[in-house]
Amino acid sequence: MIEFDNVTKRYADGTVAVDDLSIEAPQGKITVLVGPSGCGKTTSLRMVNRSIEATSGRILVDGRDVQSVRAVELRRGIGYVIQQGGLFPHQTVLDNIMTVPHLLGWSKKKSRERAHELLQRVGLPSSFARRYPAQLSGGQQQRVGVARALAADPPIMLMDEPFSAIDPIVRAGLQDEFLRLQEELGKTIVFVTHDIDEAIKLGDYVAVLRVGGRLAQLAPPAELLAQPADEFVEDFVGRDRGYRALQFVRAAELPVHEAPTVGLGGSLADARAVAGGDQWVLVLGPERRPAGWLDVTDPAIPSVDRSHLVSVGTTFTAEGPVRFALDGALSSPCGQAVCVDAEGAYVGVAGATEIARHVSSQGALAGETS
Ligand SMILES: Nc1ncnc2c1ncn2[C@@H]1O[C@H](COP(=O)(O)OP(=O)(O)OP(=O)(O)O)[C@@H](O)[C@H]1O
Repeated sequence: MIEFDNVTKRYADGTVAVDDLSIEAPQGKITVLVGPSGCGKTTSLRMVNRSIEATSGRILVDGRDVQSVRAVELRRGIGYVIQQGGLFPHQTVLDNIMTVPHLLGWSKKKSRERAHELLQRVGLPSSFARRYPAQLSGGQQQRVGVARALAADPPIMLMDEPFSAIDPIVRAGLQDEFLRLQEELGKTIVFVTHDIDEAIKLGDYVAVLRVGGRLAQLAPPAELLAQPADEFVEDFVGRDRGYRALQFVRAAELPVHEAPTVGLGGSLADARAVAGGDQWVLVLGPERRPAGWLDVTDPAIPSVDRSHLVSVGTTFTAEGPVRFALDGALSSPCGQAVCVDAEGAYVGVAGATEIARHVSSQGALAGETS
């Protein structure tokens, strides 16, 4: 666990970057520091490994005041990842990853084996070991940065905007992999970002800071979205916080009902009969997987084949978030979201109104005012 206990940082020119900050980053969890530019996120992070010294207050790592530990020793137990990996440009990927094991006096063989194991862990081929950072994409460099920080298996990781210089699609993939890796490794992580969506996606806890380095709110993401502490946090989490909070509400109890269905390749007459006057029939493909919606009132349609189907959009499962259900209903031509089981087979449908009713009955968005 990392504890900030009334920590203040005043730089030599008088700038107060962090003001009386008290937060805890629990063991094995990801605590995200988020806030606008200049609110003291990086300063806070760097005080943990003493690359910046606090002016007053205490920072405890596993109960030990960081001031009582030699900086070099302290940093051995703390992995540090920065934007674009922060790799040494004139060293190969292998040498970059082996930096800390080398400092710790590990044998060449052991460090090399560890480096290759880590490359695999972060999803890079072993052949990359011989490359130089400039021969890698931004996303790949970032993976090497994570591998390097993990090399000596430190219990703590400090991550400063590690994914921010990367395009949105690669970035989303890296975030997913990072979460998978963390599930396996269970490190105590303090993660800095200025992006509230990243904070909500990655954080077990999110600390929102305001300029001047003051804590505005520390809460799990769902609570932050549902109950922002004040106007600043409310503005910062954004206008669509109600919708985004749906990712934390399970669809488990959402009632689903039967839709008219017909098998792919079935007859149009059957499709019209099951529709019973409705416009849309759900067409099921092999293994009862939803193939699309069919407009049976369209006289131009000759048969029940794939070329005349409208996509069902986002499907949802009972185990997944209700956000997928709502998204499915909104992207469906008939306002019905399709529920599937773990194998992707059709279970039933739910309409936007039912979903909205379910969400409000769960009280999951308590505190929602707009
Ligand atoms: N060495 C320094 N001397 C004086 N002021 C500094 C120094 N380093 C940072 N600051 C100031 O301290 C405040 C906090 O800076 P910090 O880098 O911690 O913010 P941040 O939240 O990480 O910002 P960003 O998101 O833009 O990276 C800013 O006003 C910054 O200008």
